[in-house]
Amino acid sequence: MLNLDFKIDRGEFSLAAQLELPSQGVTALFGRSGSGKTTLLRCIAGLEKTAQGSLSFDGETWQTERFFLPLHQRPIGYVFQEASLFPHLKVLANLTYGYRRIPKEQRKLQPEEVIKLLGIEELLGRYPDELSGGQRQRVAIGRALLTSPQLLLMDEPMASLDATSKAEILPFLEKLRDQLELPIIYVSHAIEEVTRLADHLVLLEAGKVIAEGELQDLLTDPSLPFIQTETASTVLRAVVKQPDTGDGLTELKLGNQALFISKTSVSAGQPVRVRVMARDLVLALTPPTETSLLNCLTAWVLDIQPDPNPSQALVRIEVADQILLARVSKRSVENLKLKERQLVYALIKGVALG
Ligand SMILES: Nc1ncnc2c1ncn2[C@@H]1O[C@H](COP(=O)(O)OP(=O)(O)OP(=O)(O)O)[C@@H](O)[C@H]1O
Repeated sequence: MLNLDFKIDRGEFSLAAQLELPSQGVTALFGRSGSGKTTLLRCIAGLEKTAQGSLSFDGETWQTERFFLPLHQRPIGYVFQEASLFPHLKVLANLTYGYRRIPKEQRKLQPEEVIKLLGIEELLGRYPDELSGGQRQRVAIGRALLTSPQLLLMDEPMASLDATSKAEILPFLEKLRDQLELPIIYVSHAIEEVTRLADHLVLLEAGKVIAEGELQDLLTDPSLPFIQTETASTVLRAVVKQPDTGDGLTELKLGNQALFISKTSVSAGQPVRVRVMARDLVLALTPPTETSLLNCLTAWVLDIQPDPNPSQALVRIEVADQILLARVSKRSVENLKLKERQLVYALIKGVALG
C-alpha cells in the first residue's frame, strides 16, 4: 500500500491529495494538462522539496512533517517523458549503469531478462542517437528496471512518441504489467493508454483528487466524465477457455457466457482483459439467430444515461457482475421500450484484448 497525503501551494496552483494506493498493478494518475499529475508523481519520488505531508510505502516511512527520505534512497525507478540516456554510452552500458551500482543480493532482475522483455537485443551496440524515440524509451525503461526498484514511476512515457512508436511500445508496457510483480504509477492524459494499461485510476482536476478506484468502476460511473466522450469504452475481465478453436479464434469465458476473439497467444485458464467501445454494441430484445456477429451476450439493463450527442443515449448493462456501455440512438431506446432491469441481448461488433 502507498499511503500519501501531500499539500503544495504555488500561488496560482495548489495540490492537495490524500490517497491509499494499492502496491500492485498499474495505477494511472489521469487528468488534463496542468491538473497536477507530474507534481504528484514528483512528490512520491521525493523531487518536490516544498511538498508538505507524509508518504509511506508498504509500511516504510518515506516522508513525514519532520523526516524526508532523499530521492536516491527511495527504492524507485523513474521514467521521464523523454528518455534521458547518456549520449556517450552505448545501449548496453546505459542499461547496466544503475545495475552495476547496486549490491548483487539486491538485484531482482538480470540484464538478459530485461533485454528480452523489452525486445532490445538488436540495439545493445548502438549509441542513443542511433535509436528511434520508441527504442530510446524502451532502453530508458530497461535502465530503470535494472535498478531493481520496488516501485516504478512513469511520467507520460509515450507523450513524445508518434502514433507508430506508441503502438510499438504499448505491448511492452503490457508485458511489464503482466510479467513483473512491480507496482507502477503511470501518469497520462490519454484515456486510450489508461484503458489499455491501468488497473486502478486516480482522476485529478486542478490539483484535487476528484475520483479514485478500480478502472472498470470509474470508466462506467455516470457521475464521471469518461462515459460522456466519443471514445467511451469498458474493460471486462474474462478467462481464456479455449486458446485455439481450430478456426482462428480464441474462446473466452465471461461468467458462464462465451466471447470470441481473433486467435491470440494465450493459454487456457489465463485471466485477460477485453476492451469494448460503447459504440460497438447493438442491443436486441430477442436472441438474434441469423447474424454474422459472433459475440452476443445476455445482459440486464442497469440504467439509461444521457449522451453528449442529443440523438444518442448510453445504456449501462450488466453482464457477469460487470458493466458494459452501449451507445444507441434515443429512438431505439423508445422503440424497444428499454427500461431498468430489462433482459437484453448485446451484440458486440468489436472486442480487443488488452
Ligand atoms: N516548478 C514549478 N514551479 C511553479 N509552477 C509549476 C512548476 N511545475 C509545474 N507548475 C505548475 O503546476 C501546475 C501543475 O503542473 P503539473 O506538471 O503537475 O501538471 P500535469 O497534470 O502533469 O500537466 P501535463 O499533463 O501538462 O504534464 C501547472 O499549473 C504548472 O504550470
